[in-house]
This record gives sequence, C-alpha cells and structure tokens, in this order.
Amino acid sequence: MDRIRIRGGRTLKGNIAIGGAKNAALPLMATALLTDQGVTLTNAPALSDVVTMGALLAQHGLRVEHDKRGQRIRLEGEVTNFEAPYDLVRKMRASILVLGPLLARYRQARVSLPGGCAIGTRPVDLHLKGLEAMGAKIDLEAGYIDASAPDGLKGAKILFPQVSVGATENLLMAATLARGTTTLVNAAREPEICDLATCLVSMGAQIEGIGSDRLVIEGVDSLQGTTHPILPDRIEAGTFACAAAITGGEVLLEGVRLEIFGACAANLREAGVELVQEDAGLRVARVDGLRGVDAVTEPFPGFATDMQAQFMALMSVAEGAAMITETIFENRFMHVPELTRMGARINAHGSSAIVRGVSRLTGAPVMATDLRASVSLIIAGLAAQGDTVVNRVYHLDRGYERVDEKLAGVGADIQRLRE
Ligand SMILES: CC(=O)N[C@H]1[C@@H](OP(=O)(O)OP(=O)(O)OC[C@H]2O[C@@H](n3ccc(=O)[nH]c3=O)[C@H](O)[C@@H]2O)O[C@H](CO)[C@@H](O)[C@@H]1O
Ligand SMILES: C=C(OP(=O)(O)O)C(=O)O
Repeated sequence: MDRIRIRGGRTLKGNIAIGGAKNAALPLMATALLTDQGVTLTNAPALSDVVTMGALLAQHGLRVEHDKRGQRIRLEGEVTNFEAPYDLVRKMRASILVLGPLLARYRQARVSLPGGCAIGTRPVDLHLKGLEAMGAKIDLEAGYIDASAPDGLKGAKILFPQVSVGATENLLMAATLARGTTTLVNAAREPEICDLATCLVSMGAQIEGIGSDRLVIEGVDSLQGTTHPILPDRIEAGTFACAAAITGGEVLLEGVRLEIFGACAANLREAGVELVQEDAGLRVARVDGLRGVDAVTEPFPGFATDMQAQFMALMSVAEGAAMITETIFENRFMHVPELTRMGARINAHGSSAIVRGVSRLTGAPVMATDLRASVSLIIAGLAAQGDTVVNRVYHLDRGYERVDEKLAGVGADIQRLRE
C-alpha cells in the first residue's frame, strides 16, 4: 500500500488548482438515475470515491464514461439491476444516495445497509423514515434495505429532527419525481446541496428555497438530461489553506470563493491567517504567528466537521490553547493520538479536545483510519522537524486528487512512496 513521506520545514508558495467537490460529485452522479437522457458532469475530481460511484451506477446498468483526464463524466442509460451490493456500498457510504432516485423512478431498490465507519455509527434512519413518509415500504433483511413503492412516491412534509446532508440529498432527489409537493424542513444547506438542487432544476425539477433550510419540491412526471459543472471543493481548499498557514506561506487557491468556507473563514482569520478574495481565487497567507482559536463543528454555515482535523493540526503549533468540539460525529478524534506522537499537546475528552500549542512538532511514522485525519497528519508533517511517513494512503485517495503533487507544486518536500 502506498505511503506519503513529508520532510518538514518548507514554506509553501504559489498557486493551487482546486478540484470539483467530492461531496457534490457523488450525489450529482446519482441524478443520472432520474432521467433517460443522460447527465454530463464537468470539473469532476479524479478520486477513488468517484470511481466507486461510477462502478456502482455501471452495475445498475448505466453507461459511465470518463474523459482521459477524468474531468468530464457522462452517465446515461436505463437501470437493469436494482441492487446496490454490499461490496461496493461498504467501500463508500454515499452509495446510499442511489436509494431515493431508484425508488422515485423505478419504484423499487435493494441497497446494502452502509453500516458504521471509523468516524461514527452513521445510521440511515432519517433517509428511511423520509422515504416511508413518501409512501415507500421498507424492510430490513440480511443487511439490505428492501424498498418498494408500487404506486410511486407521493409528496410529504418531512421535518428532520437532526440536520443530515445525505438524507436531505436522498429525499430531495426522490421528491423531484414524486406525486405532489414535498417540503423538507430543517434541511441541510451545504453548498453541495445547493449545487445538487441547481443541477436538478436544470433537469426540469421544481425546487424552491435553494440555499435555505426549507426546500419545497413540486414533483414532475419526468426529468431531462443536463450538463453541469461541479462546484469547487471547499474542504480541499480549506485543507490547503491550513497547509499554507502552518508553513507561514502564501498560496492562491484557484477558482475558490470565500463564501463556501462558511464559519471556517472566521476561525482561520482569528488564528492569524489572511484570506483575501481575488478574481482568480482566494489568496491565503500567514505573515505573523498563529494564535489558538476555539472551534465547534456544526452543519453549514457553521464550522465544517470535515475541516476539524486539519484545523486541529494547525492549532497544534499556535500560541496559546484551542478548544475543539466535535458535535456531528461521535468518534472523529482519531488524529489526536497520531498528532500527539508528533509532539502535539492535545487532551481529548468526550466530544472536546484541548490543544496547547507547541513551538515545534517532530516527524514520525503515522497512520490514520479516515480521510481528514490522514490529511491532518500531512499538514502537521509540513511543519515538523524531520520526516513524517503517512501510512494507509488509500483513505487520502478517496477525497484528495494528487495531494502530493499539488503540495510539491507549491514547494513542499513530499513524495508518494509506491509499493
Ligand atoms: C458524501 C458526503 O457528502 N459526506 C458528507 C456528509 O456525510 P453524511 O451525509 O453521511 O452526514 P450526515 O449529515 O447525514 O450526518 C450528520 C449526523 O447525522 C447522523 N445521521 C445521519 C443520517 C441519518 O439517517 N441518521 C443520523 O443519525 C449522522 O450519524 C451524523 O451524526 O455530511 C457530513 C457532515 O457534514 C460530512 O462529514 C461528510 O463528508
Ligand atoms: C466523512 C467524509 O466523507 P464520507 O461521508 O464520504 O465518509 C469526508 O469527506 O470527510
């Protein structure tokens, strides 16, 4: 399995091209199940999760074509197999996003239950309850969700007791082809959900309230094909912002607008990171020292849980202390023991961690069991004295496109060790 070696101490400087968002690409690919006319996505990121979603849709019966650079994906065809098998779903939880579209258009679906993952138990009860409210019959059997709606889905008013990105996306897609009006209350409003809704509207869906926590969808009989550019990845951008800041560098994150950072922008600024919007993208620089700043993860526009590990790495070398509280997932501090092995002073207790900044981290062999924890170790490695080797790189490849090449392009001493 590949590893990544980082020799710390280089200051990052230059431009970084930011790819399309993983968390937008995956639901957007699932929209191809809603039409017989095909969907073309541009600005697609070259990620293993995108490949997995392509394989899932292909085994359902769609033709999935990537151009040479993988930036343009064409998805087209009719579904011939209604089952999303365990072997693919266990690799990627976002596979659950085929459930709503399959039920809405074909009135049947059998999808493996995703199960938990390293960061938490991650149930899908909100997806299932919402679909039941829309008239679906759902049975759980042998690890699978057996769902049917012989008379088609019908509109319903669904109040989410908790904000869920995936449940909002699944029900939004399902509602586009349901009979009547669906209202989603306390819906997630991440930029990726706005991107999905905008794409659905371009396919002929009737959706009001895009960008708010109340979405009203009037079902239509059919949807047409479309071509849609995937929005830039705010988490990739935020990750590189932390990487540049920890080295005292300056980078231009190409094509990125500050708004998609949500509350993370305020935390970064308070910590001493300059963020300046330019026509070509977002300029990130750190001139003075870093200051410890607290952060509490929340649904958008709050501080993103997907940025928590990277921000913690940054805070590990800040002056003073930072209290970091994770409210979305119950087990998202796996980076703490590894950062500690690199010399960070962090005490985690329950859902909070106190980070007391140190003047220097030291390189070490490290390993993490999820995507953002892994990248936080790269960020720490950039500022550490000596070599850091990050093992289990396949987590990184799920969500970062050529992370080693992009960082090397702005001056990092980083290398992928292929095995
Ligand atoms: C592919 C994708 O877009 N992944 C993102 C998505 O994941 P995902 O869509 O899985 O995350 P959710 O927003 O659904 O999860 C938020 C919280 O709600 C809970 N929950 C969710 C659904 C449900 O039916 N029942 C339930 O209890 C989850 O366990 C979690 O504690 O949003 C997360 C929160 O911003 C991000 O970290 C992930 O990167
Ligand atoms: C948790 C993440 O992704 P997923 O929901 O695909 O596991 C993430 O992108 O940080």
